[in-house]
Amino acid sequence: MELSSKDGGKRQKRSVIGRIATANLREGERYYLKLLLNHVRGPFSFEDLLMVNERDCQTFKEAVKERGLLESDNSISECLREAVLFKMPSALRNLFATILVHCDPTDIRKLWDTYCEDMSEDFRRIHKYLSDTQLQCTLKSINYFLQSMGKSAGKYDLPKLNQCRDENVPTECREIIEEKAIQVSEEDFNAQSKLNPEQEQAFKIILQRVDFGRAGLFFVDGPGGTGKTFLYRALLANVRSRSMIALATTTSGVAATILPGGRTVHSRFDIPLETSEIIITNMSKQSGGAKLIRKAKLILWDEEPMAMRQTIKTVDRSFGDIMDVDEPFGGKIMIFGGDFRQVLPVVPKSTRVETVNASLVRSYLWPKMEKDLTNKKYESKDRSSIQ
Ligand SMILES: Nc1ncnc2c1ncn2[C@@H]1O[C@H](COP(=O)(O)OP(=O)(O)OP(=O)(O)O)[C@@H](O)[C@H]1O
Repeated sequence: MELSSKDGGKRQKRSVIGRIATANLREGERYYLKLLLNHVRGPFSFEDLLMVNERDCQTFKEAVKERGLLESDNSISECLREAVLFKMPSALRNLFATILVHCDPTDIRKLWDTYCEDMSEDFRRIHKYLSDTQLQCTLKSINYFLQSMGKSAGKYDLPKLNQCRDENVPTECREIIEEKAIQVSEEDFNAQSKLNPEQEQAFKIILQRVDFGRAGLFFVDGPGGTGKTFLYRALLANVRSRSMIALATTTSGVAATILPGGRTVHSRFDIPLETSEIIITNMSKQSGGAKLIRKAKLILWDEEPMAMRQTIKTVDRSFGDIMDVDEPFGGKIMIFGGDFRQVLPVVPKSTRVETVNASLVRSYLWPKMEKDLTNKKYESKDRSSIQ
């Protein structure tokens, strides 16, 4: 059928130029070719595109540069130049790392050469006459920021990073430093001595696993107001006060504010919003988040019944990958908690059965969880029963 135009006449047939496929900057020459095609009018051949100001460029990237089309690098440079005026060198290095990861600058070495001096100002003061140490400290510090974003300096066109031992450069990633900096309040620390018999029993069983370094999957169940949060706080305080890492996560943001150092699972484990059978979290094995998980002695997930079964599976699969251990959650000690009587996962327009099917109780992980902690026997460190 021939469509007619608004004035009722027949539509004129014209030659149509097809849509140009998109190209990402990481695709290299293909991206620059696309950039040229978008800007150069009426080229007859690839050679036409490579010819700029009567100069025969060897690559499309060179031609793009020659035509001054690399606007983004100019704006990145502008951004760093502005930041130099008011940012401390460490913040500048953080910004530089963020730009490398998220802005895909084309000429990284040029950016480095331009701002290296500003980024190393603090190290130049500390290591006055040791130019190589200044350079290595700056690179190491940038690498530290890159690592927390799952990248490393070796992947970029930067000077080679050698071993550099300097107390002014953090050796651990940001996530671990932040977690270790969480203060244990006196109230939480004293909660250990106020636990009721059920809480105390669960407390001992979980800590026993921590001390033995054995895997554990626990579910702390109980109606609202029965003291689950009280138990979590005591556990977190105990582990953290012994300079170990205990992660506090929850399904909802509100619950995360109740726990010291609490974060939502989506934020802490970088869980994609759409989870499916094949998806794992967005945490790479080299990221700071993955390092934190490897170091964590105990991971708490409160309000778990609100989470979708698929989300839990995604985290399970991701932990297995990060830990390289073929056990649930990579063999970590996981404490899930919540109350199925309160809120279940939100499944739009679902029936009661569908909602239950989307929850943890229908997961392959549910039977593997230790639930009735109060009826268990607690073993002392020499593994003899004390109850
Ligand atoms: N062993 C205890 N000693 C003193 N107070 C306690 C103890 N256990 C719980 N509480 C207090 O009881 C109240 C309810 O406890 P908590 O908030 O831990 O319950 P919850 O099971 O987490 O509730 P919800 O499921 O609604 O979050 C709190 O004020 C808490 O301080």
